[in-house]
Amino acid sequence: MRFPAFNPLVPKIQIRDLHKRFDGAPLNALEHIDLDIAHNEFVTFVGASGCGKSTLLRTIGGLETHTSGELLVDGRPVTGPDIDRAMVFQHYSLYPWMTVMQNIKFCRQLAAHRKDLTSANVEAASGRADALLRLMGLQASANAWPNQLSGGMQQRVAIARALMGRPGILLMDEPFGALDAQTREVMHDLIRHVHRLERATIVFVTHDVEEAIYLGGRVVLMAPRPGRIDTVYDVPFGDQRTQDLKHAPEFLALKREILERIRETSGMKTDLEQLQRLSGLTAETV
Ligand SMILES: Nc1ncnc2c1ncn2[C@@H]1O[C@H](COP(=O)(O)OP(=O)(O)OP(=O)(O)O)[C@@H](O)[C@H]1O
Repeated sequence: MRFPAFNPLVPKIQIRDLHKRFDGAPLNALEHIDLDIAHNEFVTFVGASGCGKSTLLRTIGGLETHTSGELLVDGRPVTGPDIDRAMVFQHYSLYPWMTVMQNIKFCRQLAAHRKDLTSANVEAASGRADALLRLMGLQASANAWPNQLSGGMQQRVAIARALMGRPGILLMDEPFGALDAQTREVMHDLIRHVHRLERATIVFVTHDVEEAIYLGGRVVLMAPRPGRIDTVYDVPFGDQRTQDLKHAPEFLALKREILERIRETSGMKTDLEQLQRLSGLTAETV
């Protein structure tokens, strides 16, 4: 079958009425998921624990199959993992026996072997690896071992490794979840810079609403039991964002709105109200 070449009018990712039920589960992990994600979009996913964020990301990555519905990337059905869809997880999963540079080049070398390794593509891969090292500010650590690096640096290596094959889609599952607050801020600006430079479509799962708004052009809020899309928020803060934005009244208002909705969809609000009733407190007194 022949597939169309790149067409900016066709969304990069198309999800139509997608359902996923794990074997033996009483409820769908994903139900009626409908979403288009454009080329070069940065979309973030938030929602209460268990609402299916990771399952959806893994399904887009081809690591999970769906039960029904349609999932297309570049107009083609997803049937498994592909080098065009790179994943970055919370745990850096670097190879401890390889240096930083070897880690970054490793997957590219595997791919090159599949396509008859030539000196030209080895050279191109080396140039790309050097450029990514610079982009990630890791030049001084090229020959370091992963255990000699901080968590933030290890995650930068993992991102560089994911970018090595020039993926059209970068799928990120709470990639900064294990980092301290200051390192996360640095990573936020770094990943936005990477997005502008590499022009990949980024799908990013997080628990952190502030992170979701700061990074995303859209924030998709999912709800649990069954896992579904509740609300899609357009983030109206343009492309040039600095950390100060996180303190702007409009930013804080959107954050409050999303947090409130997460509480409502997760049942946490009802739990809180019950707790207040039991303890004789009202919303006004706490
Ligand atoms: N391999 C699996 N087998 C069976 N059920 C699973 C499996 N993976 C996930 N689930 C279930 O699917 C639902 C969605 O899980 P998922 O991990 O995608 O949610 P999540 O929103 O990413 O949660 P969290 O924010 O806690 O990581 C949950 O009810 C979970 O228990």
